[in-house]
Amino acid sequence: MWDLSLLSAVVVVLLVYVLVAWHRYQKRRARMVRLIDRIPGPPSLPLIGNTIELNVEHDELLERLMGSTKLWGRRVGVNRMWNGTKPYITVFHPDRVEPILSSNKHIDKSKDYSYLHPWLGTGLLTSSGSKWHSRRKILTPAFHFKILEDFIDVFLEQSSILVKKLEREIGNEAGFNIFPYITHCALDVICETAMGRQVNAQGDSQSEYVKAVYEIGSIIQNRQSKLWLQPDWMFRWTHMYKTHEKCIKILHGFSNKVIQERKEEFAKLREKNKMASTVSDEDTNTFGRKKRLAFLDLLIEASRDGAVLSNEDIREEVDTFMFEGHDTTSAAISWALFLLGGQPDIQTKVIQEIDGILGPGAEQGITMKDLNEMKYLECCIKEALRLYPSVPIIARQINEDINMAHYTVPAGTTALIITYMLHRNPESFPQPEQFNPDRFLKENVIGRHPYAYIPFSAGPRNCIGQKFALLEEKAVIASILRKYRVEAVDRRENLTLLGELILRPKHGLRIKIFPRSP
Ligand code: HEM
Repeated sequence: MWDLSLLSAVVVVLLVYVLVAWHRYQKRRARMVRLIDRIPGPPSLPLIGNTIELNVEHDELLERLMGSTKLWGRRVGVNRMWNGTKPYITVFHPDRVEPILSSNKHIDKSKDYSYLHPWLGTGLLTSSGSKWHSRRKILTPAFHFKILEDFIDVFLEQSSILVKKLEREIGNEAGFNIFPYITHCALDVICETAMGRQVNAQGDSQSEYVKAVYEIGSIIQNRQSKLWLQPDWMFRWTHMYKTHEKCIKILHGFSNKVIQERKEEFAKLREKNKMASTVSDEDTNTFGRKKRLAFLDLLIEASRDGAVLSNEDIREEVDTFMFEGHDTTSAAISWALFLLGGQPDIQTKVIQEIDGILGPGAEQGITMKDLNEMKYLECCIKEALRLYPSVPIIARQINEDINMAHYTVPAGTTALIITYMLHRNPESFPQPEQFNPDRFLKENVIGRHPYAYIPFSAGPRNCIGQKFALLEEKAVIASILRKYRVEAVDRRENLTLLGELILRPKHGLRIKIFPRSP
């Protein structure tokens, strides 16, 4: 009898608890829906929201997002839509971007990044909270200019292989797609700087590792844009899953092997007292060539034999650099060359600058100081990143209500910052479609909104590799333009853009090259 009344009491308490929780959830949800629906946006259907409009192929997604944005939220610079029952805002005005990116509260990545987790774990790009804070602190010194200086040789070695490979395209009247050439070069650069290993993508693009990097990138992009591939249990039923798992095995296998080998080398060297525990003794000859410290070595040092970072932690970060550090730079270099190829007058100015610094026809190497002096080339690179930002959309989770224009964006919303549109705001960049590097001359930057131009994102979660990227871009472009003039074959207005993780032209970027007369 007593047991029965106790049971009823427990059931009643549980029921009350569930009802209260449900009521609270409904109240919160109703508030969220009310607030989101006040923001301008296309009409949406119950439960599925705007899913049908958004569920399109890669080559349409960016156009769709921008089309809807132009139609509905142009004036205020913020637009809403429903992806199923999940609220999204798109943001494309500097005043609206600032409260999101400048804040320490909204530093978590959106769910869309979770498809990267099987490969990258929760490394710097994908982690959140205290893990992100501590990793950022550990990794920041790895991008010190002294360390970057050591990488210049890698940039130049790989660039000279590229320049040699391009010889075969001299006289190719139809033009050729520059993208794969640059991508392989950037992959070799990042592999050597991140892991201290050569994958020789420029020599053998069929290598298992190189193929796995491309295959997994394409699968991740498919998952991001196709609703039915998103739940893990559904993805497991697809043919892609098998390929995905195979790629993960290859990629992790390679990183694990390199980490293990590198740790053993470290231990041996330490034993022999040939290597101090600081980064200053890097002249040791470990691989039969002058040894440079890779990011991996710095991570191994920072790991304190596993006390601070485990092998898996190290792998997360090395894989993150591999992912984030090659596609972004290769897109940026390819777009810059293509744009220079479309404006011979601007290209001539760049060549004059390069020749002025290095001496015309001179064969001597390029130093960090030379690269730092290439100011006009830097303006061209920045302008190319404005028109074609390698990362066209940055996604963030809004963790606390934000007031934006006359609206409140409730916590729980996903914000998509459309860099591609932000960079075309005529208030910040008059005649936005024009490729005009002078916009980035010192005197012309004064007074520009600090969030009007953000190819590397901005605020606490900006790109840790931006200085590395700029140096690499300069080294590769300067090496090419020392030998060749480039001419664009494709026309900008005919290109189809894929707004994926990285902004790519669907059918590549065709250029022609001509040897420069000595
Ligand atoms: C032109 C080249 C590059 C561009 C345009 C670029 C752009 C960006 C952007 C927009 C973000 C923010 C992403 C987001 O919030 O979703 C980011 C983050 C990041 N980038 Fe880059 N990146 C470039 C090159 C590199 C390189 C060369 C490396 C490494 C060697 C690198 C490593 C990272 C990492 C680790 C993060 C995450 C930082 C954090 O969350 O604390 N990036 N990058």
